[in-house]
Amino acid sequence: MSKKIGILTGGGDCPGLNAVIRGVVKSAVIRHGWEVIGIEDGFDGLLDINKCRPLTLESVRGILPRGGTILGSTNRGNPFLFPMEENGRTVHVDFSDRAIENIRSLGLDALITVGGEGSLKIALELWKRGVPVVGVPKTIDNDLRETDFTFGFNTALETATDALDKLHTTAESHHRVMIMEVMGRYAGWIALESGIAGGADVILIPEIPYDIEKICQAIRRRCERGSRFSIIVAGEGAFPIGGDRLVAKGPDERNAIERLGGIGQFVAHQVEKCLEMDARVMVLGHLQRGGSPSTFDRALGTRFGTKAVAMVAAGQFGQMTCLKGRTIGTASIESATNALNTVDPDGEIVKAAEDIGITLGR
Ligand SMILES: Nc1ncnc2c1ncn2[C@@H]1O[C@H](COP(=O)(O)OP(=O)(O)OP(=O)(O)O)[C@@H](O)[C@H]1O
Ligand SMILES: O=P(O)(O)OC[C@H]1O[C@](O)(CO)[C@@H](O)[C@@H]1O
Ligand SMILES: [Mg+2]
Repeated sequence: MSKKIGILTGGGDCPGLNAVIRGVVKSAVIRHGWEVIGIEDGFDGLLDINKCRPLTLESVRGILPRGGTILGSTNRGNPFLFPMEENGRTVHVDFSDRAIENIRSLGLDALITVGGEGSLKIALELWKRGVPVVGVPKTIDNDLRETDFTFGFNTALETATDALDKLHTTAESHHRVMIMEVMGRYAGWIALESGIAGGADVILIPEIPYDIEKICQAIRRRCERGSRFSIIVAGEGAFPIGGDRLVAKGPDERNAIERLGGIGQFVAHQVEKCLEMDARVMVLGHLQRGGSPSTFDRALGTRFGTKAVAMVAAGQFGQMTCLKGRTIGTASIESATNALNTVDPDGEIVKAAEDIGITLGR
């Protein structure tokens, strides 16, 4: 039976989103002869029927190597808590009925939601209200459960590792401590894995509060051995023992969640205070969300896209695609999003880092 499926991309963008969209459209059209409707700007597009357009084979031609998402995204839109201006202030209104009405009036048989834990939680709420939802786990943070990897993470790692290689030469020339601040609000995956791959000397992650003394000792030991420079990678959510995450901008009416930032500068200041060395900071920022997806993310995104379509065909709703080992499978959205996938401070990857002398500040 012919079907019409909707697809939206929600949350922060990442490389590989277009690979998923292309995978969905190509398999829906080629394998099943179905129609696909692209919904613009995440869940916001569900509130405005003019933001929904057919996606054809022509629409997805050439998008595989492109970063970002041809559908647009937002990490603010939530139809259950939609921000509206009322008498000069922002109020949050539940527009989920309108979203569900639009899904029905578009004649959608399923809604594929590509997003991180925030977007997938919204998808889950819609599913509980009767919308046939299939999820695809996306995020550079790799903080979703029930999948070994989210797509986007691998490309972010490549970018961060490349940046570390470049920082090494200037750190060495100037005998400096170079600190690179990377993303990952509550999970230190990017810091940990790029730090290992890029030869960092110190890695700071939100899961392990750090002791500045331990960091300074490690840098001193390196100097004594003749390495008069050090490289520190700090996840944006890292914080000292007894301290708190550094907030660049607190929550406001437009952003429910605070913007993190500043840990790099904070550590630089602490290091300069306890060592006779110059420290410099590089905030990698949104560079790690951009660029062409890696081979891994192109393949994973494509496989997730085709699996999502297969799940629609099989009626597996309230579920998302996942990668376990080398195999693509399905997992419950509820269990993937009810807690974050964070780094195990006693796990194998942290141990590998410490075994080769990397300091995690403990
Ligand atoms: N626990 C939650 N329950 C319901 N909605 C949430 C929750 N957390 C976030 N949201 C909403 O989901 C939307 C997207 O969330 P968020 O910005 O975290 O993106 P995401 O999909 O998780 O992707 P990423 O974190 O990788 O950017 C935002 O509108 C946010 O308000
Ligand atoms: O693009 P924004 O709104 O600054 O969001 C940044 C956040 O989004 C992410 O890139 C993805 O969740 C986080 O790592 C980061 O904290
Ligand atoms: Mg999120």
